[in-house]
Amino acid sequence: MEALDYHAEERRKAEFNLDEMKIVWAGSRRNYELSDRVARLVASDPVFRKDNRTMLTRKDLFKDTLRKAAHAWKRIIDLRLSEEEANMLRSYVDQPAFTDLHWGMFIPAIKGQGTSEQHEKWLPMAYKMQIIGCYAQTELGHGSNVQGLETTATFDPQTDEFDLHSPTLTSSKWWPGGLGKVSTHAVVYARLITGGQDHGVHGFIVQLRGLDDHLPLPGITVGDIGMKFGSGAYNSMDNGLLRFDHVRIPRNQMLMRVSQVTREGKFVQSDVPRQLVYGTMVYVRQTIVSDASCALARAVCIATRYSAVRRQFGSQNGGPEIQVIDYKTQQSRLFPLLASAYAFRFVGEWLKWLYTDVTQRLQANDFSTLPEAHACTAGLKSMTTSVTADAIEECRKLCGGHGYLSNSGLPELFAVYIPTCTYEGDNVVLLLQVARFLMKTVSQLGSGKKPVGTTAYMGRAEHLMQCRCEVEMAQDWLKPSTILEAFEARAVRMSIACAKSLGKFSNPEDGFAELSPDLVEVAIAHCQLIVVSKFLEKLQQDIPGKGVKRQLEILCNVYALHLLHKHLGDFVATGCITPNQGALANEQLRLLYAQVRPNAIALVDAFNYTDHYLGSILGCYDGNVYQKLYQEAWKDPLNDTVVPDGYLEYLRPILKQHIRTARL
Ligand SMILES: CCCCCCCC/C=C\CCCCCCCCCC(=O)SCCNC(=O)CCNC(=O)[C@H](O)C(C)(C)COP(=O)(O)OP(=O)(O)OC[C@H]1O[C@@H](n2cnc3c(N)ncnc32)[C@H](O)[C@@H]1OP(=O)(O)O
Ligand SMILES: Cc1cc2nc3c(=O)[nH]c(=O)nc-3n(C[C@H](O)[C@H](O)[C@H](O)COP(=O)(O)OP(=O)(O)OC[C@H]3O[C@@H](n4cnc5c(N)ncnc54)[C@H](O)[C@@H]3O)c2cc1C
Repeated sequence: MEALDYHAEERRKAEFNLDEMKIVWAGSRRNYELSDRVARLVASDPVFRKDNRTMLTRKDLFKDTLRKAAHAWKRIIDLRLSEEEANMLRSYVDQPAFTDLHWGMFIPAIKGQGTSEQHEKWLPMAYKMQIIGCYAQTELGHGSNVQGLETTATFDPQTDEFDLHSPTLTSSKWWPGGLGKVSTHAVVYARLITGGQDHGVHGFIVQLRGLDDHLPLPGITVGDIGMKFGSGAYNSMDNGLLRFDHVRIPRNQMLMRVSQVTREGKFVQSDVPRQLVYGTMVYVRQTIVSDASCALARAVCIATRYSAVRRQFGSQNGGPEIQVIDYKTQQSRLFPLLASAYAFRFVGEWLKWLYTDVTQRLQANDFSTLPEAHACTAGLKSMTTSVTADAIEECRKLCGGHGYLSNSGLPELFAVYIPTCTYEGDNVVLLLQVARFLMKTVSQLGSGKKPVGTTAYMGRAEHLMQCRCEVEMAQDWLKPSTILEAFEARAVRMSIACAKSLGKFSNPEDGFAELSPDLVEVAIAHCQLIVVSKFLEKLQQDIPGKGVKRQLEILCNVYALHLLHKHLGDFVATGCITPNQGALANEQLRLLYAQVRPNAIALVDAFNYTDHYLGSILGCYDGNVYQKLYQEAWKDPLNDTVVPDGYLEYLRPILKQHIRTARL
């Protein structure tokens, strides 16, 4: 007998070819097939079960994480999975683990900052997981201010070694994932000192634990920093603390691509910019942008499917009540998030290209695009994670009371996701980096140096400062060039206004500090322009499949116009559009929501998430929400007994006392 599909009618309404949309979402047919195969592999494996995760104690959760990581590694070896497939497998296992840092930061740090000899020595062991590493940068006293780190690595020419030391309490390493209980090694960031001179922060490969007994090596204090936000969630990760008491490592364990220390203790700075020490962060920020689209898509998939099942009010003549997805307020909250998921997917694809391009250039000693790559990764990491974190919470509210149940999947997704706004660079700190880059670009406008890449639009500042939006009717807002020009004009006008205000300060740094809230807004406007423009560029491509391109055009317009509506103050205050044109944009937005509506379920089906990965009763594919919620309630350990533990000690005496009091 065929299983019931509560969304069948919704799926029939779709006006586009779902299979082709799945390929667009995955990036290519090959990606789609790989990802689909790996997702099913994980979903069908009982070791990767995760429905009881939030019930586990921290210790049990951690052991479960070790078990899953070991099993994942076995599957990767047995099935001879490629690196790409292995990464997919770990992400579908969907439980933060030390392996994220080993593969995501330790290995990239050695690859990016190590010499070829260091690659030869360390990478084979790391690839085989004969050593497990983490990324130990942040300290108790400093995270954002990397130049403020206090751990020292003092070169001793007598022994040809570095002496690693934690001179103060605040110099204790604090937060690195995988450090607390697992890592045998770390890339440690410390101040390099030679001949009494401080050369700033550099990376060092340091062994922390014995490879036979897993005990900390002499001079090393290491442990977990404790429980974090939420149940389950990021508590599967052993974020750690680490102190060094004059720990000795050989000289060749300093990562020496950027600078070297010779046998005699001479510090040599190569032609490579010192910012390359920050290269791993650029890499990870780029991956975080793609991950944002996955997390956002996941929350939106849950909220959309549930909104189509849930009915409230409006029954006529005893007929069914209205599906909550048909309420305009629900649509105006949900559909922009759906559009944002697609927008972030495409900007993530583009950012991956940008990162690959900058990496190839760096290999050829061309460092010219590094500042732009830094600004783009920092800004887009900040913008996409902030939006996604807020969106997950919005999706929880869109699911009403049931969204608050753990088995909706949304509370844990929120808890596991929100630290992305902080790790890999606090989002405000990163936006200020973008603002610095923009102010520098504006200051060079008169110099004849032509802005390129994502700031190329500033080269047309003269036109953008005085252009007038030509929208007269709501449908005029559907013209890509009209949307693009409005976003460009807003970004350039906000940048130039801020630059002018900065010019009024005698000390530019004082001005920057004073105007930093405005500068953050400027950076956001610039990042939103990047996302809008990359979505529009995507639509220039040949996109096959009945109705697929049309749906993407609708989503792109929803994305752009909802931003315009949300930031109307900026657009009107800078004179880019009139209040009436703002009202027309809103009118058009409502029409677009009506076009999204029949396609909403198919648009989230295109994410191709398995029920295992979604981990949500409200978002399950078949929409059989009520029956599953009811069954699941009985599985809660509180329902193991009819009368709860503690009744005799605590409840009964109160109840009896009440009876006695009543009798008095
Ligand atoms: C339901 C369950 C679901 C489960 C789901 C599970 C899924 C899990 C899957 C995966 C998990 C993800 C795995 C990843 C986990 C990541 C863990 C996080 C790791 C970390 O957090 S590591 C630590 C990161 N730390 C930071 O990011 C620190 C932030 N600070 C900085 O980056 C810098 O210090 C700074 C940017 C703030 C700069 O400070 P400043 O002092 O001004 O800088 P200077 O050193 O003086 O340099 C200024 C100069 O350099 C330019 N610059 C700065 N950074 C860079 C760079 N990265 N690249 C290039 N250039 C850079 C800067 O613009 C200045 O240039 P200028 O002089 O103006 O031209
Ligand atoms: C779950 C998790 C995992 C992590 N994993 C790792 C890891 O594997 N390895 C590692 O090395 N680190 C790791 N970290 C640390 C992380 O990178 C830092 O916490 C992060 O970079 C933020 O730095 P901070 O904690 O010093 O924040 P702070 O800089 O102290 O931020 C506090 C507040 O001050 C504001 N602020 C700071 N500076 C400025 C400024 N210049 N202008 C305006 N406002 C400012 C911030 O916006 C924020 O509101 C992890 C953190 C978390 C939460």
